[in-house]
Amino acid sequence: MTTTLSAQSPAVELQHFIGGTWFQGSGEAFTSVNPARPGETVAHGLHAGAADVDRAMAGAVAAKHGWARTPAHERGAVLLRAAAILEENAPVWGRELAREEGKTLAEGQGEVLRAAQIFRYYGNDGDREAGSIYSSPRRGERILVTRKPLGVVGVVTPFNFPIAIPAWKIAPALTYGNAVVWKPASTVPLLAMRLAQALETAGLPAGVLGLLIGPGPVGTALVEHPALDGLSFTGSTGVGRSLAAAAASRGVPIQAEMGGKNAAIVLADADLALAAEQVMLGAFRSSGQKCTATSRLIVADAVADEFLDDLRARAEALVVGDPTEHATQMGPVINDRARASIQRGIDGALDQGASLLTGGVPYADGQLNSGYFVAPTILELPAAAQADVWREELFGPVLTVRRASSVQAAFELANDSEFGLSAALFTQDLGQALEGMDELDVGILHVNSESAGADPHVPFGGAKKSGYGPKEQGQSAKEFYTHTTTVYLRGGHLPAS
Ligand SMILES: NC(=O)C1=CN([C@@H]2O[C@H](COP(=O)(O)OP(=O)(O)OC[C@H]3O[C@@H](n4cnc5c(N)ncnc54)[C@H](OP(=O)(O)O)[C@@H]3O)[C@@H](O)[C@H]2O)C=CC1
Ligand SMILES: O=C(O)CCC(=O)C(=O)O
Repeated sequence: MTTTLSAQSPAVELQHFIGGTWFQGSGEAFTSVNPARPGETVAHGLHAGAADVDRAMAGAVAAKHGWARTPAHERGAVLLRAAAILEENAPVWGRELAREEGKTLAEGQGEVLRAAQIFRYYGNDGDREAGSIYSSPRRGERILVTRKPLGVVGVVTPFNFPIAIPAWKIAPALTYGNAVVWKPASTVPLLAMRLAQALETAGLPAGVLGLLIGPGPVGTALVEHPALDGLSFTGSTGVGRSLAAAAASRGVPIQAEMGGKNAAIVLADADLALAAEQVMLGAFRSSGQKCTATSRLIVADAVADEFLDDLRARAEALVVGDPTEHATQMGPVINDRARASIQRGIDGALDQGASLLTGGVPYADGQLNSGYFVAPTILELPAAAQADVWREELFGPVLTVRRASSVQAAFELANDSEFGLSAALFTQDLGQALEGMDELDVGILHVNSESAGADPHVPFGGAKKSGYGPKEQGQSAKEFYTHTTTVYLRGGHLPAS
């Protein structure tokens, strides 16, 4: 299917997908707006209510057995068709994403294509291995370890990747035979509807995917539902921990990907131009609203002045503006609440001894003031300063710098966080790269590339308090979305001695 977007882009009416049919919600009226032009409504509808949660769960329960028994190859074929639909619609849906979330057109269209790539990867996984076989200590017996889906899985997703994060939860859940009930972030519902439309058009049987658009309590109702067999969450630490507690109290398996305070470490021998380019992308792409974004920079004393001059010049050259315009390199943050909390974080850092290298001041007039824009900001902390901005995630385009007198001191500063999602290490010395692999306590380490970015075939998730439960993607997704049955298999006759 292909949808088109007129120049006027009228607001889209949102519906919920329950039992294979589109419904208006039974909850309150709501709109999603363009964060670059908050007066512009992108989509509108009625939130899901408690009765809708029950209906979506009932639809998923009714569908789960049939889907689980559908051959993996057929399940995969649905995902592959959905991937093709996403590819076909990437220009239009990517633009809608940019309007609703605020990332640039290139990033929005890239994200829809990334979702397609994820659906392709998992679509083909149906044809890969489906278990393992072991020898037995007993004659005439083999031991098989087979995999079965969990059943009905809840998926709760954040605003910052409206289609890629849902894709990397929903695609593996479906390919391994689960039914899914999904609550996306209520700020970006349009792209959620697009993904559900792609799966419907691809031929997903009724009930196998439920989509419920609504605020936090819809997610709470989902996790508290007695029919839920598993939950995959990405979002803030506070919400993730409360959902993990609720799931654990009922014995429901959960994976939760939460906060990050990711460091880039630039050692004295690094290619400084490469490092400056990558740190700039890591800190400011998607307006810093990635859990893997670079929000801390540790730079070797010996090269700090030269490096920071270059980085500041690059930050100041970024074109900030309407994300749907081709020239724009950085758009707004998601809403006014986020803008205000980021500004509070910057002001607090200045009160606690940080100096401002660039940005940091609200835009005074024009569209950048009326939209939810925050200037690319770089703060530097003196050696002894204790500042909240070093520890707390602002989830915006703010980079905090410290200088390090040695490689060991740089690694210690990088590990000085309760989070451990990702890091970026810049060096041309293989020995120091290997040392960094051992020393840096993170789930994802990029050597000589920015701290964000992830491929679907390898584990994604954090160390320390960034994540809870099994990681996502790659083999880890299969581990989470299935359980094993160990089969002691003998023929029905006495074994030959
Ligand atoms: N580690 C990772 O992979 C990632 C982590 N994040 C983290 O997420 C945060 C930003 O994303 P954001 O969307 O604001 O995160 P939130 O935690 O606010 O929201 C995530 C999802 O949870 C829902 N939700 C909110 N409150 C509840 C509740 N009480 N019960 C059940 N569900 C609830 C939200 O709904 P609604 O939108 O309607 O409020 C949304 O769908 C950042 O702190 C960032 O670190 C973000 C992306 C990736
Ligand atoms: O680094 C990436 O591309 C993915 C980041 C992510 O999952 C997130 O920010 O939510």
